[in-house]
Amino acid sequence: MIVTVTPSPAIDWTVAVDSFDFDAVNRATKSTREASGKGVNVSWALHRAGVPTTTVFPGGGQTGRFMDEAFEAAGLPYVRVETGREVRTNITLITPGHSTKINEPGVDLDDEQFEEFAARVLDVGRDAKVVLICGSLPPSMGPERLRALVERLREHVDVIVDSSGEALATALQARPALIKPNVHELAELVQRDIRTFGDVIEGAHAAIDRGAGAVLASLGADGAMYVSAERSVVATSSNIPFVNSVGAGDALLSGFVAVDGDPAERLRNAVLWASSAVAHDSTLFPIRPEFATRITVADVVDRDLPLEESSAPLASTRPSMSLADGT
Ligand SMILES: O=P(O)(O)OC[C@@]1(O)O[C@H](CO)[C@@H](O)[C@@H]1O
Repeated sequence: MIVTVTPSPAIDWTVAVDSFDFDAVNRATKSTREASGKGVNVSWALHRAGVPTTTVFPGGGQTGRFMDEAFEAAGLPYVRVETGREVRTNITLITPGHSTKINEPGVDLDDEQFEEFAARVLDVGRDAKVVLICGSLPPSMGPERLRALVERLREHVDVIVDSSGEALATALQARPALIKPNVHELAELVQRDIRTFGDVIEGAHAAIDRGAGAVLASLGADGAMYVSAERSVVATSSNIPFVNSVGAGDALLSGFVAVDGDPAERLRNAVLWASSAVAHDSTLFPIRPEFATRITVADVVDRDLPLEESSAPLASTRPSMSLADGT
């Protein structure tokens, strides 16, 4: 059982338009509302792939009930800690070639609610295979509370943290088994520029020195890397149609934890799931097995190769990219 924890869940309201003009009426071609948040997205992906999972989150009001109904209809096990406050709504605007987000701040928990939330996480998480704590923190939770939660969980189970800024930096002190930063989050964490594959490896090693067991770095158009003390593997995909990048990092993490074994194979599955997410307009993406042949996995052989500037995720492999034969 894989347990996901989302301290700041969200209703993702995704609106697609064929074109967008400021100061004009833009007509939506599609509009959906989904029970989301980073950990929730991971559980959705695992559940759809038949991997046992439970998702834990705080929330209340009509939006809390909306989330209950979504999980109940899908048969996805969940624990919602009642807060009496509505779950935030995050907006995604999809225009051709772009996805633009506006995220509301996380909805706060009072001390008693936080204690209950932490107790439920420990209760459900202690017998899990792994616990993932994902996304931003509500203001009252604070990095110290995240660190303490990771520390208590770690007595029983491996913990993965997908967060950023001070929350991620502080959580490292509790020695999570894995972190999943993007390039900017990794650069901020280790306080250095990350421009090449070699920089990612060095940044990841700096994070490992500070407490991370390993690093799964999402690299946008350059794919993803897994870096541990012993190994650095990169995976890229090519010819993936770009529709929506929102949730691609969550898909990457889900694909990584969904399988066991060699990190290269786990990374391959991670990029397959992330590519499938990028090719779909919502965070509830179907896995596209036909993309498997478009993925290359290799130990890093060219550390000096610069990362792409493009923010389009997982959509291209440069011919210049120097990879050893896929493993
Ligand atoms: O505000 P956070 O917690 O950092 O991110 C929340 C969020 O943007 O992340 C998911 C995509 O990764 C979305 O479902 C959700 O709206």
